[in-house]
Amino acid sequence: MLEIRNLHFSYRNFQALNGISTTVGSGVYGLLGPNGAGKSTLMKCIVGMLPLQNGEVFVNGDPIDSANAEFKRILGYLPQHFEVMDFSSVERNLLYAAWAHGLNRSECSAAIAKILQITDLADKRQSLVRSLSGGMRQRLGIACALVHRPRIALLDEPTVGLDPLQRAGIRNLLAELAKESTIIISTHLVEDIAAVANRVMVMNAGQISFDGTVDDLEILGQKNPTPGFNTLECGYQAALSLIPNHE
Ligand SMILES: Nc1ncnc2c1ncn2[C@@H]1O[C@H](COP(=O)(O)OP(=O)(O)OP(=O)(O)O)[C@@H](O)[C@H]1O
Repeated sequence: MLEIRNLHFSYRNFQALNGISTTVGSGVYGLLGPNGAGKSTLMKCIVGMLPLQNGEVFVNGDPIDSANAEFKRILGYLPQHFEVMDFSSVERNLLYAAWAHGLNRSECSAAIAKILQITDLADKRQSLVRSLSGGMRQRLGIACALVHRPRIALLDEPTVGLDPLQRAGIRNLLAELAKESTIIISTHLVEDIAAVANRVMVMNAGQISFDGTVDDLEILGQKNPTPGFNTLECGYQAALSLIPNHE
């Protein structure tokens, strides 16, 4: 269980997060919003890459502390622009990720075998990362974020740059992983949310303008139809304008 209370964050004098509060349980949670909405900033604050300036984040009732080894095992994070070691093998990258998340030597080999199987990379185990396709590299990034089976995983734009078939593959993968973890994905693609998320939070200008189920967003879309758009798209557009000071 992840709880965020009244989170604010400013880059110098630009306010990127303006009072975010929500509680996230199990399943896939979609963070939907246009470019610049604050999705990446929110994820970075949750995982401790950015300091909490104002507000609080709790995991299972405990305040988040990124320096605490226990949190390294609880959290998994795929940044929007992630780094992997291009001149090393897939397996070596996963070994490094597993070690960085606090797995010991005896735990690593089973964890790596399992995530290779889930991400459909088992036959690439010994391949150099630079030889992988874009979709495989993206799956490796996800595998590195999830190798230690975190209870809470934050994936920033996991389907970006992928073709429709690859996106469908990643969405299936996330649905599989969500059986035992909380998965938060950020995206600006409504179709990603429709396919995989149980709940959706729409962000705009550093605020949450909608927090509910995909069905709730669909109902909002039915009440605000726009010719040429499907009901979820209409719900998303309507949700964006629910912020009081939205221009
Ligand atoms: N290091 C930074 N310094 C100053 N402003 C920043 C910095 N990083 C982000 N911002 C600004 O903060 C706002 C929120 O950015 P953020 O990357 O969190 O949005 P986002 O919803 O993830 O967008 P995108 O989908 O484009 O990644 C944007 O206006 C962005 O320009």
